[in-house]
Amino acid sequence: MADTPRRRFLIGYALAPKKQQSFIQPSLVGLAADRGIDLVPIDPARSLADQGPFDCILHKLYGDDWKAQLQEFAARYPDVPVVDPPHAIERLHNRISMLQVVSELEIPQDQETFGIPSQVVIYDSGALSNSGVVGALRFPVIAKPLVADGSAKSHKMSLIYHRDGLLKLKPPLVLQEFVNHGGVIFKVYVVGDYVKCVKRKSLPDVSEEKLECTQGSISFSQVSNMTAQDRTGEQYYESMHLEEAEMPPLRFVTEIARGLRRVMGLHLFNFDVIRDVKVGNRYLIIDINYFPGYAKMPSYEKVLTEFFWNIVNKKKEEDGSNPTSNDVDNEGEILVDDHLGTAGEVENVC
Ligand SMILES: Nc1ncnc2c1ncn2[C@@H]1O[C@H](COP(=O)(O)OP(=O)(O)OP(=O)(O)O)[C@@H](O)[C@H]1O
Ligand SMILES: O=P(O)(O)O[C@H]1[C@H](O)[C@@H](O)[C@H](OP(=O)(O)O)[C@@H](OP(=O)(O)O)[C@H]1O
Ligand SMILES: [Mg+2]
Ligand SMILES: [Mg+2]
Repeated sequence: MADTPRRRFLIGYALAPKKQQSFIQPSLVGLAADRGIDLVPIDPARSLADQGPFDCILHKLYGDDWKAQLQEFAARYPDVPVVDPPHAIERLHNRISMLQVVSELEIPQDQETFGIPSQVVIYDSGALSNSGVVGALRFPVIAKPLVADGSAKSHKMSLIYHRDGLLKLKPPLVLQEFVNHGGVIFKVYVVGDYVKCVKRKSLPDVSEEKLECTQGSISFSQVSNMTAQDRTGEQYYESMHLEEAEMPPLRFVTEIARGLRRVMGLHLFNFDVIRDVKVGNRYLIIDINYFPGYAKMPSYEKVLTEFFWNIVNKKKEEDGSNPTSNDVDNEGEILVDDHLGTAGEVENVC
């Protein structure tokens, strides 16, 4: 007797051209197709509700028109998951509301503690010279645009050594205390239940001596995204031994990831964590990004395909309350998956 053909699923994606180029790799499309999932582009210029029918919508587009499209689609197809809902993503477009979620986490802080650096929001230039507003900050500080909407401008930052360096800044922005962290940042990628922590190079520490003798400020953009080529000739990066940096405990990172996921109602994001060199076991969350550059994550095709499969099959997601259903490897990743192994088993994907 001939086998019944396996049902195929259609996931429509709506991504900006650069994102589409980096994320929709033939290796991902091929692997998903092998599991019966076809990834197809959505034309945002046409009515979304008239395209498909889709089993899931995957998107990283903004704007009122697109939101209206998603609303109309959701009204017509209430059972089709939209990854992720615009209102949940929007919380990450403002660097204050983005980090407020950290204070909403209910995670016991025993051996390790976590939080965010001290920060103030500045809406107008007058506040930059107002001691009442900036007086409590310890320098150096990082000035970050308040808006984090994915534009090049929203990534432009400066490291300010002294109060007079604030005066040329253009609000609205967030002034955040720079925390010495040994020049290493941990990026924690979350894909549904899956959590992967990787190390990247960051800004070097600022010593008391350097602070004393440095004037003005330094501008930078997406430091942890710099390639080895960008850094050629820079003594600091050449002398850094990233591989020697100790990873944060994975249980801890995973608990934070799960907590953030629950509070934010998002499936796809990453967050940046630094370890305070003064305290050692204190971790600070400094940034949360929606739908980050997953193609930089090892075996991203496998992880994302598994995620898609779970979504279209409406698999009940792990709530993380049963620690025996998960396990951890030393590379900083957790995979809860009953397709790759038997229930409760763990498989490393790299
Ligand atoms: N409070 C801080 N203390 C020390 N270093 C920091 C702090 N905030 C940011 N940095 C450094 O500046 C970099 C950029 O900051 P942040 O991650 O907030 O910007 P971003 O443009 O949103 O980054 P991404 O490209 O991850 O979206 C960080 O990767 C880290 O190296
Ligand atoms: O430009 P916006 O929409 O903000 O998104 C960026 C994120 O902010 C970054 O965090 C991504 O880089 P990482 O995946 O290295 O964090 C970065 O990854 P990419 O440059 O590989 O796409 C972007 O996703
Ligand atoms: Mg960042
Ligand atoms: Mg960011």
